[in-house]
Amino acid sequence: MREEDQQQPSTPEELMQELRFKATELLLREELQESVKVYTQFINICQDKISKTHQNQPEPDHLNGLQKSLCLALSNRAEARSKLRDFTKALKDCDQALKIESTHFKSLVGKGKILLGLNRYSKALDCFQTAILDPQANGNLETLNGYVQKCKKLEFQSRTGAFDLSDWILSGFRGKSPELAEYIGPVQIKRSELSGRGLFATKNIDAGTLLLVTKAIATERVILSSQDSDENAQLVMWKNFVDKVVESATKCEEIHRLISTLSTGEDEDKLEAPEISLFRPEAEEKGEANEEVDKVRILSVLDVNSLVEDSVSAKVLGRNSDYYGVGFWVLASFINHSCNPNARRLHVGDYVLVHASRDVKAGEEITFAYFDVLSPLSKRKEKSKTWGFHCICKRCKFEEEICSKPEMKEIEIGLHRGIDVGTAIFRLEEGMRRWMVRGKEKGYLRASFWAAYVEAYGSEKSVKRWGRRIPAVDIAVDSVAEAVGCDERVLKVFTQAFKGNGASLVDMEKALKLGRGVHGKVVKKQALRSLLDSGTREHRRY
Ligand SMILES: C[S@@+](CC[C@H](N)C(=O)[O-])C[C@H]1O[C@@H](n2cnc3c(N)ncnc32)[C@H](O)[C@@H]1O
Repeated sequence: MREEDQQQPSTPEELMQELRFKATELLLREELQESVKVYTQFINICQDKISKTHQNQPEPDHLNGLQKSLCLALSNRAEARSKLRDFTKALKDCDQALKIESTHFKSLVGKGKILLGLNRYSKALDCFQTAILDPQANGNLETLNGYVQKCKKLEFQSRTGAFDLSDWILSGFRGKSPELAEYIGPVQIKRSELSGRGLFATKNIDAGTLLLVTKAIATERVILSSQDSDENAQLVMWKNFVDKVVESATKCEEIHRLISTLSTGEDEDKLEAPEISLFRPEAEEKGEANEEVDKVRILSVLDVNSLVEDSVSAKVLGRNSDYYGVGFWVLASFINHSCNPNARRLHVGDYVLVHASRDVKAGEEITFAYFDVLSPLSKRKEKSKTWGFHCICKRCKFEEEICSKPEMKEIEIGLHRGIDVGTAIFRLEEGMRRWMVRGKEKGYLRASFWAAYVEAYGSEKSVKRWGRRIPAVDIAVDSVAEAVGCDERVLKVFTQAFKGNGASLVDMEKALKLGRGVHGKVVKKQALRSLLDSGTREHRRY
């Protein structure tokens, strides 16, 4: 049939009927953008008619019918917008629909799902609990109860930080990664001596304590295959990643506002330290933010703040080992780097969990490693340069002075040329005695040459040859873990050694403490024991 042959609607009622029919069909066919457009036409006409009906003599039945149609259209447009991930507008539609009919079933369930996706658990719970009272809930009781339980669980996690990933980890990450709540632990944002703002502990905490759990604004992952395609694949990945972040900021005022608090790397010391409450999932929205999204600024923000998932200071749980991933987590972006970090991060799906990797005092800055800190100063300097900053942490300041000594240079060059690792360690330990290096500073230097310690402790020949002239494993491990936090490689040296010698209760407790520093308290004691056991079985050599 030609277009001109199609019958045009003759009355406004017919036009509305046709628009409603078309919009619903488009929604069912998942042609979402078009569906939103047609619903918008319908909604505008409907609102216009309602206001005219109000002005003229209102006929209650007619007005009621219009209100009902408007309510349903708003609810359906919310569904389309929510599928398009345009959550701010979808929420507004639900609210408008609920203003017309405060217990409208579809709008309540739709709003609940959107709020749940935005991690606003108690508000989502209110919606599902009201919806469950509606007669329409009868056919969907199981699903609705499922939502209610989920909201309750996530609200509890988000309030208490009581996360338990033991079963999932022990099952070898079988199935989908667990759903997590966002959580903010005992931390606040303040000015940092390192640069700009940083995250700080508000009380004394012990190794493994969870500090925050936050969901990514966007993540992007690729499977890398051959060398040639890697660069290309990474470029495509980066472009997709940037597009996702820009889209999120464009669609969600709240995300846009949060991103605007982050550093672009310029004039960091002039930036304000925002209240941590701004980042709580249940934070009140602060009205309209009509500023245009500045893509160039977002690019700079991502340059400074996005995190690579496979960095050594991170542990990605349950992933395919071939992929390479990048992500952007707003609250974690306030965490500065330090070469003597006290925190680590775990990646679970789109969430990042940050926990203390050693005991931390109230007021201490929370830092994690942006790059490998079990490496010498020269290597770390190269790495921080590629990150675009000069690291001014305590450890770097200390090592800058001590590493200028000729003896230190000789040790580094010697190791590079392949001298015996035991000799290098012996010289380093002797040097530390002569230079009166004490406490944490010993740990800093041992961490710088950790690869040599690992090799020495891993070779029976070396252990026999050097005996007491190099420190015992537990002394080296303790000092490194205390200085730069625990790390899988440090833990492995310890568990291998104590397994070999038969574990005492003290060794076992120490291994568990180190394990909590590596994996965080999200893995419970029994599960941690199994992890430590399987770790020692898997790796006979370091
Ligand atoms: C992810 S942001 C960290 C938060 C940032 N300080 C702020 O105020 O928003 C990363 C930026 O912080 C600065 N930074 C982080 N760790 C540093 C360190 N150890 N020494 C010097 N600058 C550091 C660098 O400018 C880096 O580009």
